[in-house]
Amino acid sequence: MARQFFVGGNFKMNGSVESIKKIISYLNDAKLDPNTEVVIAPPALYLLLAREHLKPGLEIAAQNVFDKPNGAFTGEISVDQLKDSNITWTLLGHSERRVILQEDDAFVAAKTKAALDGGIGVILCCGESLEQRESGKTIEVVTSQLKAVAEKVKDWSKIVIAYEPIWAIGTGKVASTEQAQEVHAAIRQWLKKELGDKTAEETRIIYGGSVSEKNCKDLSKQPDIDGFLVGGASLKPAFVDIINSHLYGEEKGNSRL
Ligand SMILES: O=C(CO)COP(=O)(O)O
Repeated sequence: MARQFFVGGNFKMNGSVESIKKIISYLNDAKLDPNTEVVIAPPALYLLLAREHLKPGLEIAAQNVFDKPNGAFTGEISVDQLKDSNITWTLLGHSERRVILQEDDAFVAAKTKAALDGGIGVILCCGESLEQRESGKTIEVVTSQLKAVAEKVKDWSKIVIAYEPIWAIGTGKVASTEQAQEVHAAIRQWLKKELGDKTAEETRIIYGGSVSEKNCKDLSKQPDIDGFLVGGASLKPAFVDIINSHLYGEEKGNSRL
C-alpha cells in the first residue's frame, strides 16, 4: 500500500497574529491535494489561533513539547495541554533545537516517548552537519539519532521521520534528489533491520531543507521521499504548490488526478 504523502510547514519563530491568519485563510481557500496530509507548525503562542481558524482536515503541530506532565516547568508546554487545545502533532529534534538549545538524543527520545504515550503524533527530525557529511558520517549520524528513539519506542506508527541535512536548512542549498533519496533509503533499511518490515514499509520519511516550489516535484518522485518539512516557503503561497507536488509523482505509481 502506498504511503500517504505528508507535508509539514514549520513556521519557526516567525509570524504575527495578522500574518498567521493570512496564511491560514490562504490555505483554507486553496485547492489542496486531498490525499496529502497537511500539518502546519506555528509558534506556540499562535497554536490556538491557528486551530480556531484552520479548516478541519488540516492539522496543527507544536514545534516542541516537554516530556513531563503538567507541573513546575516554567516556559514549557505539556502533552496534555496540546491535546486540550486540539493540537495533534509535534515536531521534535529539530536541528535548531539540537544545535542552539543543545538538546541531545536522549532528551529528544524522552520527549518523543511522552508525546506518543499521550497520543500526539511526532515529526521526528534528524540530519547531519556539513562537516559530518564531508567526513562520510551522514548515515551513521542519522541512524544514531533515530536509534536513541528506537531504544524507548517500539511502535512507530505515529512517527513521521523528517530528514533535514543541517547544511540545507535555510541556505538555499537543497540536497540533490540523489543525495536525499540515498539517505531516505538508508533510513528505511535501518527501520527494516531495527523495527521490522512493516515499520519500514509504513513509516513516512519526509525531506526538509530549502524545499521550494521549484525543486519539490523531482524530490517527490523519489521512491523513499514521502513528503516534505518546509521552512521558509511554508510562509508563502509557494507552500500550496509544495503540498500539491505529489500530484505529479506519476513515476511512483501514485498519480491521482
Ligand atoms: O528547517 C526546516 C524545516 O523544519 C527547513 O527550513 P527551510 O525550508 O527554510 O530551509
